[in-house]
Amino acid sequence: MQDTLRITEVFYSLQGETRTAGLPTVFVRLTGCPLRCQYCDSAYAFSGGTLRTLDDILEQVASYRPRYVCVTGGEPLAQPNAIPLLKQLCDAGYEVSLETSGALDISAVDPRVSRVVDLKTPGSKEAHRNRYENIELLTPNDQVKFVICSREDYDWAVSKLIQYGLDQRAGEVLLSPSHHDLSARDLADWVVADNLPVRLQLQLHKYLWNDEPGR
Ligand SMILES: C[S@@+](CC[C@H](N)C(=O)[O-])C[C@H]1O[C@@H](n2cnc3c(N)ncnc32)[C@H](O)[C@@H]1O
Ligand SMILES: Nc1nc2[nH]cc(C(=O)O)c2c(=O)[nH]1
Ligand code: SF4
Ligand SMILES: [Mg+2]
Repeated sequence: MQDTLRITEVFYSLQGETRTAGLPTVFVRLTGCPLRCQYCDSAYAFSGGTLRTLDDILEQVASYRPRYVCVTGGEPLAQPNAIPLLKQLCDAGYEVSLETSGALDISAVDPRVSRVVDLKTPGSKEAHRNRYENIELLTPNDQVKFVICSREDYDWAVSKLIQYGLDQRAGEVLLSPSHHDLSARDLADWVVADNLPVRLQLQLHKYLWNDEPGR
């Protein structure tokens, strides 16, 4: 029996988030997530999907001739075979990123992967799932993200930024407004007023293509 993963979709688009925003990227979206963030824009990946072999996934990725590959979900690390998938994508020469909720151990992820670790805020309703041990493992190749739902979430994120010195550990600290919960302008004004060492990120794909799956 070959190694398999349950996959919702593989598609080629522009990266909408993180430090490679705007760059053509292949997305591999793994099915299933143990969390239920109240704002989740990818709930269609909670169930269903197709069982696919690693070779089959790698072949489809290669067909787009990408430089960047983003593994997302769902929660990718909830499937054990996400670890060999990430390694094999790196071995194939792609620049690989992983979007993860931060609720699961990130230590086995190939160090060539840029791990984008979302610290879940109180407004997500899943903050109790944060695995703070992950913070010790962050390197300048990694990114930390806060999705901000309110001013209270913003203040909470600032306190975690200071408490853990996140800008000294990770290559990027990203603050993103929760789409439909908070205006990007409010968040931008707060970041400027506080002169924070963070990057504001908007979900570019939502401005370009709304919330369509596969974009
Ligand atoms: C759909 S999740 C998949 C990966 C992983 N489960 C996680 O939460 O990081 C990818 C990213 O989209 C963010 N996201 C989901 N819904 C969002 C929304 N409504 N507004 C802004 N970001 C959102 C998540 O917080 C996460 O950083
Ligand atoms: N274009 C585009 N960029 C993205 N970056 C992260 C995504 C995700 O759903 O994790 C995503 C997505 O769904 N689409
Ligand atoms: S962890 Fe990610 S995929 Fe899971 S519910 Fe939260 S945002 Fe959605
Ligand atoms: Mg998305």
